[in-house]
Amino acid sequence: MLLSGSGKPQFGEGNREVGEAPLGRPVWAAVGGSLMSLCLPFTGVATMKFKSPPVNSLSLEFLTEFSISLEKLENNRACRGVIITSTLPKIFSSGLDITEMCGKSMEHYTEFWRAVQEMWLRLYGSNMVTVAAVNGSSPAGGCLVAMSCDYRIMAENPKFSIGLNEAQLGIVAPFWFKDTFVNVVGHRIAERSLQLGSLHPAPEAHKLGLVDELVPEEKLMERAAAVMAQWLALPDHARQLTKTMMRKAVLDRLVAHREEDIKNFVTFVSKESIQKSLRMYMEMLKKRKS
Ligand SMILES: CCCCCC/C=C\CC(=O)SCCNC(=O)CCNC(=O)[C@H](O)C(C)(C)COP(=O)(O)OP(=O)(O)OC[C@H]1O[C@@H](n2cnc3c(N)ncnc32)[C@H](O)[C@@H]1OP(=O)(O)O
Repeated sequence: MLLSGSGKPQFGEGNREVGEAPLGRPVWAAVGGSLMSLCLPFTGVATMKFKSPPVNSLSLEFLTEFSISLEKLENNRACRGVIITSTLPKIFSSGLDITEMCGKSMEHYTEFWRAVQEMWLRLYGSNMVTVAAVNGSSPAGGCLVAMSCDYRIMAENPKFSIGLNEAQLGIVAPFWFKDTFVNVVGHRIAERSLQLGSLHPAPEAHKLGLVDELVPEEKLMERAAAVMAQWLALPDHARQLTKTMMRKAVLDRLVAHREEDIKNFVTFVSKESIQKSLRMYMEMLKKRKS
């Protein structure tokens, strides 16, 4: 892990911290974390690229690096926005790392779930403008990451899908996944899509409002930068207060029930029936491959 939670920015050879140069002048900076790359040029818009092969699954290590990266950017006055995308072809993120939820101890499940919560609280509650450039499939936790951003642009490839498919795995999306979903697509679409565990191909996701626009894959980053410029044209304080007003109730709900939510997750995931469902799902993924 090359990022650290606090401390002075370093300006040296190799991996550098995102920070400000002496005299407060913003610098171009790159942080070469192992699971995502992060760069902040003079424009004040960072690009975060997931790079955790084979499928950018959200492991404990990934989630920790993600949260620390967000914290770094949030605390950097030079950074006003972040575009989140993936370096992997065809995959934005495969969602939570299922192996983190299989055959582990209660302590591990507790730590893992706290890290999932932390990532979401930071991303959904970010003061920065957050744009997801969804350049591949994005099931479950991957969909949560995209939905937690202010704006989603997806590559228009119908082979790429996005959605909260937890029900297909025999698990239940927690209330704050559901709340985030409802805030994006509305109650009726969320209700149907969640119960069916639907993964929506990009054109359908656009029709449902799960993603805001579709563009050809090669235009994705260019369009994300244009959208970012549009959002950043407004005064930060007005936009930030408005964002807080829109998201606060949902964020506060998790903050108020955080420990209870962890307890629920640990109890649920420790059940033999759930372990069996998760193992079968992993088997199915492997079989589908061969
Ligand atoms: C109160 C309880 C609450 C619980 C709430 C839990 C909330 C959220 C749950 C989740 O986020 S669960 C994760 C859901 N994700 C999925 O269902 C996606 C599953 N994966 C896929 O559909 C495909 O892998 C893909 C992402 C479309 C990519 O397809 P591709 O053909 O490119 O790659 P594969 O061959 O299928 O996979 C490569 C390799 O990665 C392993 N893998 C895939 N996804 C995951 C994952 N989410 N976690 C861990 N490992 C994953 C897959 O098994 C393959 O492994 P190997 O066979 O190469 O060992």
